[in-house]
Amino acid sequence: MELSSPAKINLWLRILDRRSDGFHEVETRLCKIGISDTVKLELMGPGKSVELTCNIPGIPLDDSNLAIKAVRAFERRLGRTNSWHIHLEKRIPSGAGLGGGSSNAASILKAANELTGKPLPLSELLEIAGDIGADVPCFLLETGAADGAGRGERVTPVEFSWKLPLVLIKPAFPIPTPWAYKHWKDSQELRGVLYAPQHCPWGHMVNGLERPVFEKYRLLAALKGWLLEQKGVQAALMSGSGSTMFAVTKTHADAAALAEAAQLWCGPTAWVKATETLV
Ligand SMILES: C[C@@](CO)(OP(=O)(O)O)[C@H](O)COP(=O)(O)OP(=O)(O)OC[C@H]1O[C@@H](n2ccc(N)nc2=O)[C@H](O)[C@@H]1O
Ligand SMILES: Nc1ncnc2c1ncn2[C@@H]1O[C@H](COP(=O)(O)OP(=O)(O)O)[C@@H](O)[C@H]1O
Repeated sequence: MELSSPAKINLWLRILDRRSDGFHEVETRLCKIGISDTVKLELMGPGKSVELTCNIPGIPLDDSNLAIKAVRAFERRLGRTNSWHIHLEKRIPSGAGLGGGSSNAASILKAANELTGKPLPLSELLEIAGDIGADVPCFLLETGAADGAGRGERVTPVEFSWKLPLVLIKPAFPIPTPWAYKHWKDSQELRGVLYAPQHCPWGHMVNGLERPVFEKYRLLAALKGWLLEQKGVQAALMSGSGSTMFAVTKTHADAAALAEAAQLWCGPTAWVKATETLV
């Protein structure tokens, strides 16, 4: 069974507090976007082996891969095992704040449930997903957008009818999510950088993780300033814990032109794409 596994951006990510369990209480809107991996899951018969292949190097192929974690968690809940083969065709960059691994995990939960005759209802899949990672449950929902509360794992589907033209820019370096949250509380705002909410017709765009991330990765703060000055840009923000910055443009033509200019600004090692939010 083959599934498309889309990336997400966070249109907003408000961090409310640090909790005693080390996680942070958040309010976020996640929007699926038109960049995706392809996830293939095959049921190989009885047994308990999980074999994983991937089209690119650098993605872990052991039990730390979120796709394998998803199969194992699904089988633990079911109380029986099988042998599986997973193939990941990756196009979403890693350590990008685009939720690639989380989306793969959700695709595997859906596919494993289908291939075994749908033993688990959505409510149980959502529980398993939340235990794998805060970003996983939103990818189980059919809607293009979802609001996340708690760690981000308590999701509500959102009918979001804005097909927003976007440009995504990920410099060559990744940012580990735990690092960004760990430095949130003690971080400082840089002078001359816009952190305040950008008021748009679809909501107030803001990201509390820009503060710690921009302090260390000044290039991203400069990139945000540059994006906000470009023609047709309505708003610019970091997605999740970075390192992807995105701009919402007025038209798709603006997005195509901005993507070209951004590639020149960032250099050839940056990953740059024009796309849109999925509805
Ligand atoms: C920042 C966000 C925004 O959507 O996305 P990414 O940038 O990772 O894509 C999410 O909050 C990330 O979700 P996810 O990547 O699933 O994180 P998890 O695996 O649950 O947690 C990884 C680590 O991040 C920290 N963490 C995560 C979520 C949260 N609400 N508070 C935290 O402090 C914890 O240190 C945790 O151990
Ligand atoms: N299926 C997967 N795809 C990509 N990365 C994965 C996967 N499983 C585990 N990882 C690990 O998780 C880290 C974060 O990856 P990813 O979920 O793509 O980024 P982010 O959390 O920034 O959105 C990567 O550095 C990688 O080592």
